[in-house]
Amino acid sequence: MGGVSGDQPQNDNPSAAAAPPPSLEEQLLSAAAAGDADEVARLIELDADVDYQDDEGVSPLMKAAEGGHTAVLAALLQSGAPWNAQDKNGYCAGEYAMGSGQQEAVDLLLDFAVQAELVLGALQRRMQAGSSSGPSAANSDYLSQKLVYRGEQLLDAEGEAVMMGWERPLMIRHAQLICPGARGDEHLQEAEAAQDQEQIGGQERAAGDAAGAGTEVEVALVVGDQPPSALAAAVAADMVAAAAADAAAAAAATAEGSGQGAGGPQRRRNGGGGGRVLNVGFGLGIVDEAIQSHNPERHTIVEAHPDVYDHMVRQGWAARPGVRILRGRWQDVLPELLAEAPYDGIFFDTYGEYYEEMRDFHIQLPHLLARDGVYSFFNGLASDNIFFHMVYCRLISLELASKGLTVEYEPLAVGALGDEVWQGVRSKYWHFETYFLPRVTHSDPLDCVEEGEEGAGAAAEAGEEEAGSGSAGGAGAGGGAEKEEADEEGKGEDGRAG
Ligand SMILES: C[S@@+](CC[C@H](N)C(=O)[O-])C[C@H]1O[C@@H](n2cnc3c(N)ncnc32)[C@H](O)[C@@H]1O
Repeated sequence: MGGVSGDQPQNDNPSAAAAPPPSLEEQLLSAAAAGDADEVARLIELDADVDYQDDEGVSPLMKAAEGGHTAVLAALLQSGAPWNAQDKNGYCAGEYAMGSGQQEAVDLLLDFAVQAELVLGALQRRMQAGSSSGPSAANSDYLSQKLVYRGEQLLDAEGEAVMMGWERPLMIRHAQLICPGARGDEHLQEAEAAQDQEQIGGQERAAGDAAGAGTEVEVALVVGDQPPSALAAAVAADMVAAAAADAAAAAAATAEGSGQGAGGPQRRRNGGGGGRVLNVGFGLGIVDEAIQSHNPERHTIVEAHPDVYDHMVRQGWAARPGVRILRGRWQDVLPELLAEAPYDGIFFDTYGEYYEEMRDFHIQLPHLLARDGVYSFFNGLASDNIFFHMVYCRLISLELASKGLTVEYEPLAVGALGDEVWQGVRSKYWHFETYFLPRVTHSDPLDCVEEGEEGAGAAAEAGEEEAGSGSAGGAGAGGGAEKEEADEEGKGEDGRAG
């Protein structure tokens, strides 16, 4: 007879017997992965922690996103699961959904994230209403540092890149979009292209084109080891859908007369001219050189850093015909900008400023931008996480739509930037192979006033509006961002606002 008695438990695998039962959270992870909405609801009812992340940082929300289980996603989000938690590789639930091609889950997470950020931003502004309106800590820290120009790099005292030469093609395209001189050529080219198209047989334009997102450039996004094609398809579809939705929302807002832009300034040009162009943030002057190549009538440049200003003067910018340099933070020279407005083209690209400061600038846009003008900005928010980046693109579109402005994102191939590009720079601040170049216009450009009706009048209007904006936030005409501390999430990786 063996030594095992009949009433003793059999134990062929001692280690299995020793394993504790799965915790509520582990059960939640499994149920989310399986898309078992009832079980997920039961576990949430039992107080399972929806914030749970396993040893790899994987959360129930990520698992539900990966499987495209939208009912589970909704239940988890409603119970407080953080949409922006990241696993050990830095991926969030939105990227899990994108990686597995779950477009519905991507949309759900994107909508939720944007709503959450809108509410959070409004709450933060409400809490900070009335507090100091000086520069953010990050901006004043940057402005007090000694800068170094080294070839096609502008570095701060810690070796962080303020601006780099690899951005040249982006800056050239930004300048083309905002300069009336270049826009004229482009419209001509577009008209010719449309004629060619008709001759070929008038095929329907691609969906991306219809929504205003350029489709000529191949969209290629690589984030870590996620499959690029799935990501690219999801992102492109989303950007196009977002642009179309925002355009519709903006048009509706303007039609109802609720868009602030409806009363915005229009300056009728006497045909052709190079127009008035404003650039905020000189850096290496790449965008300003590109603007100059389109012969603006007037080219205003705002620059806050004393070292950059000195560099500009050394380079002869102060003596260039038609160029006006405003030294100081844009917030501080805002009254002068409003007095000179409207501009036919505006570009915004600062450093050491975050989403809130850019938002403050956007509040002023309806008063700064001519009715038929074009605005663009360096689009570098959350430039190391494609889903967070999409959230910001969408957030900006929505916030601008509420001002009667429409945003279209044009995908521009950046390609893979090798290590050699980042040599001598402390941190790499760009991680995608595609740049989504924003083109912002008034939703209703036909609503215009004659030349001379804008400018000082618009300035007074802007001042009144901001004076009365109270806790709704925004920089007053006297200048100053309302936020002392920068929101860590609302920054470009390099600390650039856009
Ligand atoms: C990234 S660089 C601009 C690069 C530029 N687009 C180019 O093509 O070279 C940012 C510039 O904005 C300036 N800047 C930072 N904060 C500013 C502010 N609040 N107002 C105006 N300029 C600011 C910086 O000193 C820097 O020169």
